[in-house]
This record gives sequence, C-alpha cells and structure tokens, in this order.
Amino acid sequence: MSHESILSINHIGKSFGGLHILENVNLNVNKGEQIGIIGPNGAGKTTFFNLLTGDLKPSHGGISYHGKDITNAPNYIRARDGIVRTFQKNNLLNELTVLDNLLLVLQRKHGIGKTWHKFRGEKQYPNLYKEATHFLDKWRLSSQKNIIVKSLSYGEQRQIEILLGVATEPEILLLDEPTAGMSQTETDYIVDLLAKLPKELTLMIVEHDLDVVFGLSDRIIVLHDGEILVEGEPDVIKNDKRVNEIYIGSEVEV
Ligand SMILES: Nc1ncnc2c1ncn2[C@@H]1O[C@H](COP(=O)(O)OP(=O)(O)OP(=O)(O)O)[C@@H](O)[C@H]1O
Repeated sequence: MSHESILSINHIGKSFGGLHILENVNLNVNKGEQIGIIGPNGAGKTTFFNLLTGDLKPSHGGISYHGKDITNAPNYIRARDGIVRTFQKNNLLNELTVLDNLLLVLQRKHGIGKTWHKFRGEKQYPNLYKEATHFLDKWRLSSQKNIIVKSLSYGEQRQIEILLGVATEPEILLLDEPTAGMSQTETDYIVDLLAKLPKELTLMIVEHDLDVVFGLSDRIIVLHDGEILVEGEPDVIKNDKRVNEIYIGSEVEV
C-alpha cells in the first residue's frame, strides 16, 4: 500500500427528508489500501457507498478523486474513471452464460460499440475473446464459462460478480457485503479470492462478518449513528471500548 491519497471525502452528509443518515464523514483513502467498513444495522454503510459511487448525491460536503471534484459526477462516469462497486444482491444477467456476462463487461470497458448489450463477434474482435479466455483461466472459471448464470449456486454467482468487477480493472473496488448469505465454504472462497486480488487495487468493503473484515483490512472504519465513531488498524478497533459497546446486545462479538 502506498501513502498516495486518491479519494478524499470531506464533511459529507446525507439526509432523507428530515432524517439525517450520515452527518459529517471525513475520510482519505490511499492507493492499494483495504478498508473495512463496519457498524450496526442501519448505521449508514450502504448509504455511504451510494455516495461514493454516485448512486446518491450528498446533502452536504464533497468528494474528490485524484484532486478532481466528483461530488456531482454520475455513477457511470465514476465507474469509467475507476470507482466500481458490487451490490449486496447479485447484479448479473441471469439468463446469460458466465462468458457472455464477462464479454459484455469487457465490451463496455473497452468502449466497443454504442450498445453495450449487443454482442460483438469473435471474428471481428478476437482480442476481446482472448482477454475473456485469459481472465477465465486466471481465475479458474474456465469450466463454468458456458454455464447460464442462474444455474450456478448463489455463492458462485456472487463470486462471479466480484470477478466481473475486477475484470473492469478499477482503481477502487467497493464490495457491499460480499459474503452475505453464504455458507462457510463459500465465504472461505471469497476470502481467498480477495486475498489474491492485485495489491495495487484499493478495496473498500462493507461486511457484517467481522472475521472476514478483521482478517482482510489494513484499516477499519466504524460507522455509528451516521458518523465515524472510530477508525484504525484492526487491533486498535478490536480493543476499542466504544466499538465493543455498540456491538453489545447484538449477537456479534468483536
Ligand atoms: N432512500 C431512503 N429513504 C429513506 N431512508 C433511507 C433510504 N435509504 C436508506 N435509508 C435509511 O437510512 C438508514 C441507513 O441505511 P443503510 O442501508 O445505509 O444502513 P446500513 O448500515 O447499510 O445497514 P445494514 O447493515 O442493515 O445494511 C436506515 O435507517 C435506512 O432505513
């Protein structure tokens, strides 16, 4: 991880009507950092992600990416510029094969054609198919390439979704509860997968499974009541009294 700050979140807040969800969040994200975001249900974690990706606009404050103000940039521009997310639920095209899902992602990444959902032929775009094959080999997905997504298990679908995010070669990948609803074996696979991601990739992960977050993160942000309660290295967070207090009463133990 370098100490080059690439994303700067300044005094950001979000309200829905009179309801203040996020109050005054400040954060600098360094290139290659792996940041875990935790907090009780309703703390504002997904809302925070939505502000970073441009799916929501903040009520106040701003966000800059490589020094450029992106507070009002739409989500597709942020994605094009390197801030990519996966969702809590699968966001794949279920009727298509794994390969076709990947081809569509790669077409979009390379700006091939005006209509991203129209398939380009292998003859015309051999490099696209080469890249897809190479990617599937690299991530040991070759055996699944011709399987229709909806025939895969839920856990497999979520793995594919994360990898499709990786295929876009983002600078920052935001993962919203990557292990939600998974068996222990599927969770282990995801943890393994995340550990193999390129070191220069910046990861921000919202996750309820604290073992996953503590095992993976360089830094943990604890959101509570719409604010950053505390942030720091996993050991610091583990021993923080306030963090333990907000988890008391929930079934989760820090
Ligand atoms: N569009 C909206 N309109 C009104 N309230 C909303 C909206 N989106 C989220 N909220 C509220 O904002 C609060 C924070 O929600 P958010 O989903 O960001 O929390 P979270 O920390 O991700 O929770 P969880 O861990 O349960 O996923 C919740 O009380 C939620 O009901």
